[in-house]
This record gives sequence, structure tokens and C-alpha cells, in this order.
Amino acid sequence: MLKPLDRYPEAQLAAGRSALPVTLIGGFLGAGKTTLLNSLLTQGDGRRLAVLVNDFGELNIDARLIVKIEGQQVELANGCICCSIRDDLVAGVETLLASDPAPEQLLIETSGVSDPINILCTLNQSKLRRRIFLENVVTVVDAVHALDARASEYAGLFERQVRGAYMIVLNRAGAAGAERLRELREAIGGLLPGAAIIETEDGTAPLALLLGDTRVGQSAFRPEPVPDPRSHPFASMVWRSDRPLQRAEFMRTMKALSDRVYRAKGFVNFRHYPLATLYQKVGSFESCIDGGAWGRTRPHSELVLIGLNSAFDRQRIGLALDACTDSVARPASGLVDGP
Ligand SMILES: Nc1nc2c(ncn2[C@@H]2O[C@H](COP(=O)(O)OP(=O)(O)OP(=O)(O)O)[C@@H](O)[C@H]2O)c(=O)[nH]1
Repeated sequence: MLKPLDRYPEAQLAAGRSALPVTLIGGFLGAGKTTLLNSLLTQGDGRRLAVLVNDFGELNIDARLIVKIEGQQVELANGCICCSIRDDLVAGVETLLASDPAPEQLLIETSGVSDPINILCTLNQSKLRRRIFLENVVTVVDAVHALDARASEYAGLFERQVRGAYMIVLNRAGAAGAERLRELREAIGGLLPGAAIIETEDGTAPLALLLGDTRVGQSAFRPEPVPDPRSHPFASMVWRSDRPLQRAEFMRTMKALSDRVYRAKGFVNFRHYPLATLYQKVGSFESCIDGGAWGRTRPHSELVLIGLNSAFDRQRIGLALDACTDSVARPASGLVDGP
């Protein structure tokens, strides 16, 4: 049997060309894509990695959360690489291909609303077609929240993300419980029979497994036609303020906004706290961790918020957050509409 990391040169020879292997990491909003990517980057295997990250919102928070690597990194924000910013995807990959020294592996983290099949079609139909080689398509599934997707407006997106994968990473497996995991495996099996499924907590999958020979590797991109680019029902906004946030009020407000805001992330400035705080929300899960010193940057808050189009009232969300700041007398915040 081939050792997992020996597999790529074999595949490259079989493909009869010298091409950059690409691994796509997709999955729904907050499923754990960045966490998985960081785990892979931290493990490393000696190859020079290039990373392309796409955030759906106007700010690319992920780019600030990804661990530093030796190789190159390109960040794309303000749209989704599967539909609205396809040209940017192709240009981003081109930039990475041209970097010196040349990368030996490209990892693309898609936005949480991306359809992997659509991305593969874009790459397949681009001038890059012969310069890259599809190594793996990994879809990260949030084991706690994913079953809710089946009865939601984004059920179709969930299905396409699973069907488009070569390998499924079931993240937050510990918190999901055995019964939910069983049900989820069954649902995934129905969409992608025989899928290779790895259960993880905090995205800690062995690098060798993701690049290894347990998946059914593909030597060519998929030829299917590009589906309707308007098919995902999500909207985003950025909320900013220079005024300190009252922490308890902010946490209460974010909870109250749960029916409209599914995903939120960003760095915030809590009153009486000297450091930045990285705030993250995925469904009902929230976390606040140390976001580092402000350094020369003036303390401020900057949050990306994403929710279903049908319930996403930007003005109301903005006003609710404004009301959590120290003084509402001075209008210092700015609202920016996302895609
Ligand atoms: N409890 C728990 N939290 C997790 C796990 N994996 C990720 N998280 C947290 O969930 C939040 C979202 O994780 P990310 O890795 O940023 O998710 P993502 O899929 O990249 O999110 P988007 O790119 O915004 O769609 C972060 O606060 C993570 O620390 C896990 O296995 N268990």
C-alpha cells in the first residue's frame, strides 16, 4: 500500500503533467473549516503550502485567524468564490501559482455558503485547468447543528456541500452525542453513499488522513454545468464602532439576535478590558477569547454578521448593537451592507 504522502507524486505522474495539487476545504458557516485548516497547517509535512481563504462577509476575519505559514496566502472577501467572485478565485490561484518559490500544495478554504461543485466547475473551465490538479474535496459538517439544515431554507446547500465532497469531516463530534452522530451518518450516507467520514473535535484530523489514500482521489475536475449562482439565501453585514462595548449587554443582545444572526465573528473592544477580544458565534454556540494587544491600532469593534436573507434586518441589528456601546449619543458606528 502507498504511504499517504507518497500518493501525490504517483497521481501527478498518472495525470501526465506537472500540476499543483489542490485541496478544497468547504462546509457550512461555522462548521470548523478554519479550525481544521489551522490544524493541518500546524502539523505540516515539509511541503511548501499556499493557502487561499474566502470569507462571505465584507471583512476577511479568517485571514487573521489562520496560523502563519512559510508559503503564500491570498485572502478574498466580500462575496462567495462559488458564485459572485469567481474571477477573483481564478486570479487568486494564478497569483499563488506565480509566487516564488512555487508552492507544492494549495489549500482553498471556501466561504461557508459555497457550493464545492460550483468551485470545481469554475476551476475546470478556467485557463488554470492544466496547471492545477484536484487532490481532495473535504466538507466539514457541524455535527451539532447540521441536522437542523435538513428542514431549513438552506437544505439544498447542505446537500450540495455533502454531495460535492470526496471526504466528510464530522466536527464537534464530542458535543453532538452518539444518537445525533448516528442519524447524521445515515443522512450523509444517503447523499454520498460510501463516503469516507472522519469524526473530529476542534478539527484535529491527521494531515496524512486528509491527503492519504482512504479517499477516492480524482485526477480531473468535475465537468458538471455550473448551477444557479443565486441559490444561497444568506446575507451579511459588517458592524463597526469606536466606542467600547458593555460586555454583558452585548452578550445579551447577541443571544436575542439568534433568530436572525446565525454566524458572527470579529474583534471587539470591551469596556475596561485592555486587550482585543475575538468573539465568535455559530448558531447557539458563542465564544470570547483573547484577541491580542491593540498595539498601535486604536481600540474598536468590528464584527461580520451573517444570517438568512428572510430574517436579516441590517438596520435593526445595527441599532441593537449600537445600544450596547458606552454612549449612544455620538453616532460613531458604521453599517456596511454585505453581498
Ligand atoms: N466546541 C467546539 N468549538 C469548535 C469546534 N470546532 C470549531 N469550533 C469553534 O467554532 C467557531 C467557528 O469555527 P471556524 O473554524 O472558524 O468555522 P468556519 O467553518 O471556518 O467558519 P466560517 O468560515 O465563518 O464559515 C470558532 O469559535 C471555533 O473555535 C469543535 O469541535 N468544538
